[in-house]
Amino acid sequence: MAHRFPALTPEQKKELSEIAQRIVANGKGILAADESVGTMGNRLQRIKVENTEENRRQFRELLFTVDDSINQSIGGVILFHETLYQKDSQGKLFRNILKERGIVVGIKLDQGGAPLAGTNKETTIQGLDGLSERCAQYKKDGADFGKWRAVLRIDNQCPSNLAIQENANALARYASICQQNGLVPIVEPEVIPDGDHDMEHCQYVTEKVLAAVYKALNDHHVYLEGTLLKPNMVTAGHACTKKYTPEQVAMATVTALHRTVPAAVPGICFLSGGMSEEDATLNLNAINLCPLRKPWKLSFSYGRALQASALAAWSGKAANKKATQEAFMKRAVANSQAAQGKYVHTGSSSSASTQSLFTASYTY
Ligand SMILES: O=P(O)(O)OC[C@@]1(O)O[C@H](CO)[C@@H](O)[C@@H]1O
Repeated sequence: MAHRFPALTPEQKKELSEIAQRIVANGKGILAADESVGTMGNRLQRIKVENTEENRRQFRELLFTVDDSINQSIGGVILFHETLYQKDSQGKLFRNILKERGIVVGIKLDQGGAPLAGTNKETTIQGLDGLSERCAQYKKDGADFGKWRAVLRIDNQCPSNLAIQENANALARYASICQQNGLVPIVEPEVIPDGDHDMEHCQYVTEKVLAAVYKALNDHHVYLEGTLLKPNMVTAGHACTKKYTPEQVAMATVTALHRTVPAAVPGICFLSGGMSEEDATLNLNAINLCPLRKPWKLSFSYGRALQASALAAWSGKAANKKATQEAFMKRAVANSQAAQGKYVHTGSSSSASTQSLFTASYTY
Protein backbone atom coordinates (compact mmCIF):
# COMPACT_ATOMS: atom_id res chain seq x y z
CA MET A 1 0.00 0.00 0.00
CA ALA A 2 1.66 3.23 -1.14
CA HIS A 3 1.90 6.06 1.33
CA ARG A 4 0.26 8.65 -0.90
CA PHE A 5 -0.63 11.33 1.60
CA PRO A 6 2.44 11.98 3.76
CA ALA A 7 1.46 13.42 7.14
CA LEU A 8 4.68 15.41 7.61
CA THR A 9 7.35 16.95 5.36
CA PRO A 10 10.99 15.86 5.73
CA GLU A 11 11.68 19.25 7.39
CA GLN A 12 8.92 18.74 9.92
CA LYS A 13 10.21 15.25 10.71
CA LYS A 14 13.75 16.54 11.13
CA GLU A 15 12.63 19.22 13.57
CA LEU A 16 10.56 16.77 15.63
CA SER A 17 13.24 14.12 15.87
CA GLU A 18 15.87 16.71 16.84
CA ILE A 19 13.66 18.07 19.63
CA ALA A 20 12.99 14.57 20.98
CA GLN A 21 16.67 13.69 20.93
CA ARG A 22 17.67 16.90 22.71
CA ILE A 23 15.27 16.14 25.56
CA VAL A 24 16.79 12.71 26.22
CA ALA A 25 20.41 13.44 25.29
CA ASN A 26 22.88 11.49 27.46
CA GLY A 27 21.92 11.57 31.11
CA LYS A 28 19.03 13.98 30.59
CA GLY A 29 15.42 13.54 31.58
CA ILE A 30 12.31 15.62 32.18
CA LEU A 31 11.08 17.61 35.15
CA ALA A 32 7.27 17.23 35.19
CA ALA A 33 6.27 20.53 36.78
CA ASP A 34 2.87 20.50 35.07
CA GLU A 35 0.65 19.89 38.09
CA SER A 36 -2.74 21.45 37.53
CA VAL A 37 -3.96 24.02 40.06
CA GLY A 38 -5.86 21.31 41.96
CA THR A 39 -2.95 18.83 42.08
CA MET A 40 -0.56 21.58 43.18
CA GLY A 41 -3.08 22.44 45.87
CA ASN A 42 -2.81 18.91 47.29
CA ARG A 43 0.97 19.18 47.34
CA LEU A 44 0.94 22.58 49.03
CA GLN A 45 -1.63 21.45 51.57
CA ARG A 46 0.84 18.80 52.80
CA ILE A 47 3.35 21.53 53.68
CA LYS A 48 0.58 23.84 54.99
CA VAL A 49 1.02 26.46 52.28
CA GLU A 50 -1.98 28.19 50.72
CA ASN A 51 -2.69 27.27 47.07
CA THR A 52 -2.38 30.75 45.53
CA GLU A 53 -1.01 31.64 42.11
CA GLU A 54 1.84 33.50 43.82
CA ASN A 55 2.83 30.52 45.99
CA ARG A 56 2.80 28.21 42.99
CA ARG A 57 4.94 30.75 41.12
CA GLN A 58 7.41 31.13 43.97
CA PHE A 59 8.05 27.40 44.29
CA ARG A 60 8.50 26.97 40.57
CA GLU A 61 10.85 29.94 40.42
CA LEU A 62 13.11 28.10 42.86
CA LEU A 63 13.15 25.04 40.61
CA PHE A 64 13.80 26.93 37.38
CA THR A 65 16.50 29.25 38.75
CA VAL A 66 18.62 26.54 40.34
CA ASP A 67 22.32 26.38 39.38
CA ASP A 68 23.06 26.46 35.63
CA SER A 69 24.50 22.94 35.77
CA ILE A 70 20.88 21.68 35.94
CA ASN A 71 20.99 21.48 32.15
CA GLN A 72 23.27 18.44 32.45
CA SER A 73 20.42 16.49 34.09
CA ILE A 74 17.22 18.09 32.84
CA GLY A 75 16.58 18.22 29.10
CA GLY A 76 12.94 19.30 29.23
CA VAL A 77 10.42 20.77 31.66
CA ILE A 78 6.66 20.23 31.32
CA LEU A 79 4.64 23.28 32.36
CA PHE A 80 0.99 23.85 33.15
CA HIS A 81 -0.72 26.63 31.13
CA GLU A 82 -0.46 29.14 34.00
CA THR A 83 3.30 28.58 34.40
CA LEU A 84 4.09 29.08 30.70
CA TYR A 85 3.07 32.71 31.10
CA GLN A 86 4.56 33.35 34.58
CA LYS A 87 7.71 35.34 35.31
CA ASP A 88 10.44 35.24 37.94
CA SER A 89 10.71 38.00 40.56
CA GLN A 90 12.87 40.05 38.15
CA GLY A 91 10.12 39.96 35.53
CA LYS A 92 11.68 37.38 33.20
CA LEU A 93 9.41 34.73 31.68
CA PHE A 94 10.11 31.27 33.09
CA ARG A 95 10.07 29.83 29.60
CA ASN A 96 12.92 32.17 28.58
CA ILE A 97 14.95 31.22 31.64
CA LEU A 98 14.62 27.55 30.68
CA LYS A 99 15.36 28.10 26.99
CA GLU A 100 18.49 30.14 27.72
CA ARG A 101 19.77 27.12 29.64
CA GLY A 102 19.15 24.90 26.65
CA ILE A 103 16.18 23.20 28.32
CA VAL A 104 13.22 22.35 26.06
CA VAL A 105 9.86 23.76 27.18
CA GLY A 106 6.80 21.49 27.19
CA ILE A 107 3.13 21.97 27.92
CA LYS A 108 0.42 19.78 29.44
CA LEU A 109 -2.34 19.44 26.84
CA ASP A 110 -4.87 16.98 28.30
CA GLN A 111 -7.86 18.46 30.06
CA GLY A 112 -9.23 16.04 32.60
CA GLY A 113 -11.06 12.74 32.62
CA ALA A 114 -14.58 11.89 31.48
CA PRO A 115 -16.42 8.69 32.50
CA LEU A 116 -16.75 5.80 30.07
CA ALA A 117 -20.32 4.67 30.61
CA GLY A 118 -20.86 0.95 31.04
CA THR A 119 -17.42 0.34 32.55
CA ASN A 120 -16.26 -0.08 36.14
CA LYS A 121 -15.63 3.67 36.63
CA GLU A 122 -13.09 3.89 33.82
CA THR A 123 -12.28 7.13 32.02
CA THR A 124 -11.10 8.67 28.82
CA ILE A 125 -9.27 11.98 28.65
CA GLN A 126 -10.70 15.18 27.20
CA GLY A 127 -8.96 17.95 25.30
CA LEU A 128 -9.06 17.02 21.61
CA ASP A 129 -11.54 19.77 20.64
CA GLY A 130 -9.60 22.88 19.66
CA LEU A 131 -6.31 21.08 20.33
CA SER A 132 -4.73 22.08 17.04
CA GLU A 133 -5.33 25.78 17.73
CA ARG A 134 -3.97 25.44 21.27
CA CYS A 135 -0.86 23.64 19.98
CA ALA A 136 -0.24 26.32 17.35
CA GLN A 137 -0.46 29.05 20.01
CA TYR A 138 1.81 27.18 22.44
CA LYS A 139 4.38 26.63 19.70
CA LYS A 140 4.38 30.40 19.04
CA ASP A 141 4.74 30.95 22.77
CA GLY A 142 7.89 28.83 23.00
CA ALA A 143 6.74 25.26 23.69
CA ASP A 144 8.38 22.46 21.68
CA PHE A 145 6.69 19.43 23.18
CA GLY A 146 3.36 18.41 24.67
CA LYS A 147 2.09 15.90 27.19
CA TRP A 148 -1.15 13.92 27.41
CA ARG A 149 -1.75 11.51 30.29
CA ALA A 150 -4.28 8.70 29.96
CA VAL A 151 -5.17 6.72 33.07
CA LEU A 152 -5.80 2.96 33.12
CA ARG A 153 -6.65 1.12 36.34
CA ILE A 154 -6.14 -2.54 37.27
CA ASP A 155 -9.26 -3.89 38.99
CA ASN A 156 -12.18 -6.23 38.51
CA GLN A 157 -12.76 -6.20 34.69
CA CYS A 158 -10.24 -3.32 34.35
CA PRO A 159 -8.78 -2.13 32.21
CA SER A 160 -11.56 -3.04 29.82
CA ASN A 161 -10.91 -3.41 26.13
CA LEU A 162 -13.00 -0.27 25.61
CA ALA A 163 -10.84 1.80 27.97
CA ILE A 164 -7.64 0.50 26.37
CA GLN A 165 -8.82 1.18 22.79
CA GLU A 166 -10.43 4.54 23.53
CA ASN A 167 -7.42 5.90 25.42
CA ALA A 168 -4.97 4.55 22.83
CA ASN A 169 -6.95 6.25 20.07
CA ALA A 170 -7.14 9.57 21.95
CA LEU A 171 -3.37 9.45 22.60
CA ALA A 172 -2.73 8.78 18.91
CA ARG A 173 -5.05 11.58 17.77
CA TYR A 174 -3.36 13.97 20.21
CA ALA A 175 0.10 12.85 19.02
CA SER A 176 -0.83 13.43 15.39
CA ILE A 177 -2.18 16.93 16.13
CA CYS A 178 0.94 17.83 18.12
CA GLN A 179 3.23 16.79 15.29
CA GLN A 180 1.25 18.80 12.75
CA ASN A 181 1.99 21.85 14.91
CA GLY A 182 5.69 21.17 15.51
CA LEU A 183 5.32 19.80 19.04
CA VAL A 184 6.87 16.47 20.04
CA PRO A 185 4.11 14.49 21.74
CA ILE A 186 4.89 12.77 25.01
CA VAL A 187 2.57 9.80 24.98
CA GLU A 188 1.63 8.84 28.54
CA PRO A 189 -0.59 5.80 29.05
CA GLU A 190 -0.30 5.36 32.83
CA VAL A 191 -1.36 2.07 34.39
CA ILE A 192 -1.81 3.44 37.91
CA PRO A 193 -0.46 1.47 40.90
CA ASP A 194 -3.73 1.32 42.87
CA GLY A 195 -4.68 -2.24 43.84
CA ASP A 196 -3.23 -5.42 45.32
CA HIS A 197 -2.23 -7.09 42.04
CA ASP A 198 1.24 -8.59 41.70
CA MET A 199 3.99 -7.39 39.39
CA GLU A 200 3.34 -10.15 36.87
CA HIS A 201 -0.23 -8.95 36.38
CA CYS A 202 0.96 -5.36 35.97
CA GLN A 203 3.35 -6.56 33.27
CA TYR A 204 0.54 -8.36 31.43
CA VAL A 205 -1.69 -5.27 31.51
CA THR A 206 1.13 -2.87 30.62
CA GLU A 207 1.96 -4.96 27.55
CA LYS A 208 -1.69 -4.97 26.41
CA VAL A 209 -1.92 -1.20 26.86
CA LEU A 210 1.36 -0.39 25.11
CA ALA A 211 0.60 -2.75 22.22
CA ALA A 212 -2.73 -0.95 21.67
CA VAL A 213 -1.05 2.46 21.88
CA TYR A 214 1.56 1.61 19.23
CA LYS A 215 -1.09 0.12 16.94
CA ALA A 216 -3.09 3.35 17.24
CA LEU A 217 -0.02 5.55 16.69
CA ASN A 218 0.69 3.60 13.52
CA ASP A 219 -2.95 3.89 12.36
CA HIS A 220 -2.74 7.68 12.86
CA HIS A 221 0.52 7.95 10.86
CA VAL A 222 2.43 9.27 13.85
CA TYR A 223 6.15 9.69 13.19
CA LEU A 224 7.66 7.63 16.01
CA GLU A 225 11.13 9.19 15.79
CA GLY A 226 9.47 12.47 16.81
CA THR A 227 7.73 11.12 19.93
CA LEU A 228 8.64 10.13 23.48
CA LEU A 229 6.88 7.53 25.62
CA LYS A 230 6.07 8.19 29.29
CA PRO A 231 4.98 4.85 30.79
CA ASN A 232 4.64 3.44 34.27
CA MET A 233 7.35 1.09 35.44
CA VAL A 234 6.08 -2.47 35.87
CA THR A 235 5.56 -2.80 39.63
CA ALA A 236 3.21 -4.59 41.99
CA GLY A 237 0.07 -2.75 43.09
CA HIS A 238 0.47 -0.46 46.07
CA ALA A 239 -1.47 -2.85 48.32
CA CYS A 240 0.31 -6.04 47.16
CA THR A 241 2.01 -7.81 50.06
CA LYS A 242 4.73 -9.34 47.88
CA LYS A 243 7.83 -7.15 47.52
CA TYR A 244 10.09 -7.05 44.46
CA THR A 245 13.69 -5.90 44.07
CA PRO A 246 14.70 -3.10 41.66
CA GLU A 247 16.29 -5.81 39.47
CA GLN A 248 12.96 -7.68 39.26
CA VAL A 249 11.10 -4.45 38.45
CA ALA A 250 13.73 -3.67 35.82
CA MET A 251 13.49 -7.07 34.14
CA ALA A 252 9.67 -6.96 34.03
CA THR A 253 9.66 -3.37 32.77
CA VAL A 254 12.25 -3.80 30.02
CA THR A 255 10.63 -7.08 28.94
CA ALA A 256 7.26 -5.35 28.57
CA LEU A 257 8.83 -2.50 26.59
CA HIS A 258 10.82 -4.91 24.43
CA ARG A 259 7.66 -6.66 23.38
CA THR A 260 5.70 -3.56 22.51
CA VAL A 261 7.72 -0.37 21.85
CA PRO A 262 9.36 0.00 18.42
CA ALA A 263 13.09 0.78 18.31
CA ALA A 264 12.28 3.95 16.32
CA VAL A 265 11.10 5.64 19.53
CA PRO A 266 14.09 7.69 20.72
CA GLY A 267 13.32 7.78 24.41
CA ILE A 268 11.22 6.31 27.16
CA CYS A 269 10.86 8.62 30.16
CA PHE A 270 9.17 6.92 33.11
CA LEU A 271 6.67 8.60 35.41
CA SER A 272 7.28 8.11 39.13
CA GLY A 273 3.71 7.10 39.98
CA GLY A 274 3.91 7.57 43.76
CA MET A 275 7.21 5.73 44.32
CA SER A 276 9.49 7.34 46.87
CA GLU A 277 12.22 9.53 45.39
CA GLU A 278 14.85 6.94 46.25
CA ASP A 279 12.89 3.97 44.83
CA ALA A 280 12.26 5.87 41.59
CA THR A 281 16.00 6.46 41.24
CA LEU A 282 17.04 2.91 42.20
CA ASN A 283 14.51 1.36 39.80
CA LEU A 284 15.61 3.60 36.93
CA ASN A 285 19.23 2.69 37.60
CA ALA A 286 18.39 -1.03 37.59
CA ILE A 287 16.43 -0.58 34.34
CA ASN A 288 19.51 0.90 32.70
CA LEU A 289 21.64 -1.98 33.99
CA CYS A 290 19.15 -4.63 32.87
CA PRO A 291 20.94 -7.16 30.62
CA LEU A 292 18.29 -7.05 27.84
CA ARG A 293 18.87 -5.10 24.63
CA LYS A 294 17.73 -1.48 25.01
CA PRO A 295 17.35 0.38 21.70
CA TRP A 296 15.87 3.51 23.32
CA LYS A 297 17.14 6.01 25.91
CA LEU A 298 15.62 5.01 29.25
CA SER A 299 15.18 8.09 31.38
CA PHE A 300 12.79 9.92 33.71
CA SER A 301 9.88 12.35 33.54
CA TYR A 302 9.24 12.62 37.24
CA GLY A 303 6.84 14.94 39.04
CA ARG A 304 6.66 13.84 42.67
CA ALA A 305 10.00 11.98 42.68
CA LEU A 306 11.90 15.13 41.67
CA GLN A 307 10.04 17.61 43.83
CA ALA A 308 9.00 15.97 47.11
CA SER A 309 12.08 16.74 49.23
CA ALA A 310 12.42 20.19 47.62
CA LEU A 311 8.82 20.99 48.58
CA ALA A 312 9.39 19.74 52.12
CA ALA A 313 12.58 21.84 52.41
CA TRP A 314 10.82 24.95 51.09
CA SER A 315 7.73 24.88 53.31
CA GLY A 316 6.64 28.19 51.78
CA LYS A 317 9.54 30.22 53.24
CA ALA A 318 11.84 32.36 51.10
CA ALA A 319 14.59 31.82 53.71
CA ASN A 320 14.69 28.13 52.67
CA LYS A 321 15.75 28.90 49.10
CA LYS A 322 19.19 27.29 49.39
CA ALA A 323 17.92 24.07 51.00
CA THR A 324 15.09 23.82 48.45
CA GLN A 325 17.38 24.20 45.48
CA GLU A 326 19.95 21.79 46.94
CA ALA A 327 17.26 19.16 47.50
CA PHE A 328 15.99 19.52 43.92
CA MET A 329 19.50 19.44 42.45
CA LYS A 330 20.34 16.31 44.46
CA ARG A 331 17.40 14.40 42.94
CA ALA A 332 18.08 15.74 39.43
CA VAL A 333 21.72 14.61 39.56
CA ALA A 334 20.82 11.22 41.08
CA ASN A 335 18.27 10.56 38.33
CA SER A 336 20.68 11.69 35.64
CA GLN A 337 23.16 9.12 36.95
CA ALA A 338 20.41 6.49 37.08
CA ALA A 339 19.50 7.27 33.46
CA GLN A 340 23.04 6.15 32.63
CA GLY A 341 23.07 3.19 35.03
CA LYS A 342 25.67 4.98 37.16
CA TYR A 343 23.76 5.76 40.34
CA VAL A 344 25.46 4.66 43.53
CA HIS A 345 23.52 5.35 46.67
CA THR A 346 25.84 6.71 49.36
CA GLY A 347 25.20 7.91 52.91
CA SER A 348 21.84 8.09 54.61
CA SER A 349 18.71 9.16 52.78
CA SER A 350 16.60 11.99 54.11
CA SER A 351 13.21 10.87 55.35
CA ALA A 352 11.53 12.88 52.59
CA SER A 353 13.37 10.91 49.91
CA THR A 354 12.34 7.47 51.17
CA GLN A 355 8.71 8.33 51.91
CA SER A 356 6.09 6.80 49.63
CA LEU A 357 4.45 9.48 47.48
CA PHE A 358 1.46 7.31 46.61
CA THR A 359 -1.99 8.93 46.50
CA ALA A 360 -4.96 6.62 45.98
CA SER A 361 -6.86 7.12 42.68
CA TYR A 362 -4.37 9.76 41.60
CA THR A 363 -6.03 11.45 38.70
CA TYR A 364 -5.08 15.12 38.50
O1 LIG B 1 3.82 10.28 38.79
P1 LIG B 1 4.58 11.58 38.82
O2 LIG B 1 6.02 11.39 38.42
O3 LIG B 1 4.42 12.32 40.10
O4 LIG B 1 3.92 12.53 37.75
C1 LIG B 1 3.63 12.14 36.44
C2 LIG B 1 2.62 13.09 35.85
O5 LIG B 1 2.36 12.74 34.51
O6 LIG B 1 1.39 12.99 36.55
C3 LIG B 1 1.00 14.24 37.04
C4 LIG B 1 -0.50 14.43 37.01
O7 LIG B 1 -0.97 14.58 35.69
C5 LIG B 1 1.76 15.25 36.25
O8 LIG B 1 1.97 16.39 37.00
C6 LIG B 1 3.04 14.54 35.91
O9 LIG B 1 3.56 14.97 34.68
